Amino acid sequence: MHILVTAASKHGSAHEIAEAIAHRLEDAGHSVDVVAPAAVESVDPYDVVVCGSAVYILQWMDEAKSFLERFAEQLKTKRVWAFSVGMNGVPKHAPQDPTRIGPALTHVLAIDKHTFAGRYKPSLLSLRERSVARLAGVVEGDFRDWSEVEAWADSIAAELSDKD
Ligand SMILES: Cc1cc2nc3c(=O)[nH]c(=O)nc-3n(C[C@H](O)[C@H](O)[C@H](O)COP(=O)(O)O)c2cc1C
Repeated sequence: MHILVTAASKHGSAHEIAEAIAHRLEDAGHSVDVVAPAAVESVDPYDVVVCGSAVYILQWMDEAKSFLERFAEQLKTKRVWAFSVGMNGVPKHAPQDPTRIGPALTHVLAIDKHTFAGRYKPSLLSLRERSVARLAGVVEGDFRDWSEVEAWADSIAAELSDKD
């Protein structure tokens, strides 16, 4: 199958998760393109779309929301999986729940929507971002669980092989 993996990422952690998903799907025999949401010109070439975003202030990033809006009609005819990357479930953090990402995903009939813990590294951020993150109580660290990412990608591959 030809699969598009596209994720909005400001500081790279969601992008690296997108790449890990893509590698796993390639290992399962699929042809996969990783393209930033703003750079996607058409979803027509793809059978499957895996779209995601880092969560900032309870929202998917604008680039990802705009992707869903631009291709709303075409995505109805595709098999879609969606993922968010945020601080939900990170130890000691009582975060905003990144599954509550506003209306962005409510129009997409994703086969599964998954939330991964992300990374917060203050040295990568502007002073303003660090202030917002401090107010939100975001905990420093890299909480990405690569085995969870691979398992989710494997669940996509399994679903695709069932339907072949
Ligand atoms: C200013 C700021 C606001 C954030 N807001 C949220 C939030 O509302 N919910 C959440 O779960 N995580 C939040 N996070 C955590 C990010 O989603 C997390 O750091 C993510 O891994 C960033 O992805 P990126 O490296 O791809 O940009 C926030 C982080 C920052 C710096």
